[in-house]
Amino acid sequence: MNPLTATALGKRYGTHWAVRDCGFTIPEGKVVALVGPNGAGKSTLLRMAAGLVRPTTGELTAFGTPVRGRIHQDVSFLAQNRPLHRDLEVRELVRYCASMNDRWSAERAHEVLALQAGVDQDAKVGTLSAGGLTQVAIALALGRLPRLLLLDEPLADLDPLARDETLRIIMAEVADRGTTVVMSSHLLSDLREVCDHLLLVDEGRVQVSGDIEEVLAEHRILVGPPADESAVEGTLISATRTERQSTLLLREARPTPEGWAGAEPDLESLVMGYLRASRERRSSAERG
Ligand SMILES: Nc1ncnc2c1ncn2[C@@H]1O[C@H](COP(=O)(O)OP(=O)(O)OP(=O)(O)O)[C@@H](O)[C@H]1O
Repeated sequence: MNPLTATALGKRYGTHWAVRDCGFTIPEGKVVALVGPNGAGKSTLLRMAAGLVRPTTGELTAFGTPVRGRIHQDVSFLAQNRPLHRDLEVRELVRYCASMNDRWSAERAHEVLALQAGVDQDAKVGTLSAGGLTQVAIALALGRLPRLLLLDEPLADLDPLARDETLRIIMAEVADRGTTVVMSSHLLSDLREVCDHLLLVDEGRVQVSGDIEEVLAEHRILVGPPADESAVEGTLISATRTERQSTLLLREARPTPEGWAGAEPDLESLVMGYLRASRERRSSAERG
């Protein structure tokens, strides 16, 4: 059973579609990088998957069950604003979560907290730094013993050491428990370390969805002479052109034409290419 499937999914706020006509499937055991420019619809997608926001159109299913206004029992969600009880101590908060939910494991939450060097369990939640809040929220999310973990920008507030700890915790969670993870982030090099599946969204639509290795293999970066692109075949995603050379990101590129150098992109250059294309589309729409 797939942990998450979206069909013709859309969310409109007023006249603005935050997510539109989205279809994708997240296979079990994958670690998914959810990427896209600011305002692309990543948080809205995750919030719909967690049952916090109701879709305007279409449907999401978690483990085959439609998500309708409440989170599936096997799903855990780390919200971007980390909403936690600020007047409790960390230790009390873990006890409180365990008392509210039969399946919740205080032991697992403490295990994760112990792996995070910076977290003082006697501190009041309200006194924690943004990074500390994230670390506690991750421990609580894992205390729920999820089969699907949805993380909205889990790395954004963390210093490099805490980021490394968190990535290790996520990798161990996947290796030891087979948990499926969907994490949004702008930190592409960190995502590359842990993710094996890509969901790239832009203006509310899915642009690319699939196994990262397969997606990269479908694309080519070509570098060549600026004036002559006539020999280049494939779907052009984006281009940067200088007086000296053109650098093109192509999908389904044919063999590299003479005079050009071709290579498979890495995740960073692939995503950057799509983001650049998105920005260009937006500015040409604004210019009319
Ligand atoms: N509650 C809301 N009311 C009105 N508009 C909203 C609301 N939530 C999101 N939006 C709009 O929907 C669009 C998608 O927002 P969303 O937060 O999902 O994007 P995002 O990809 O997570 O962005 P970021 O990377 O900046 O966090 C944006 O244009 C945003 O302004």
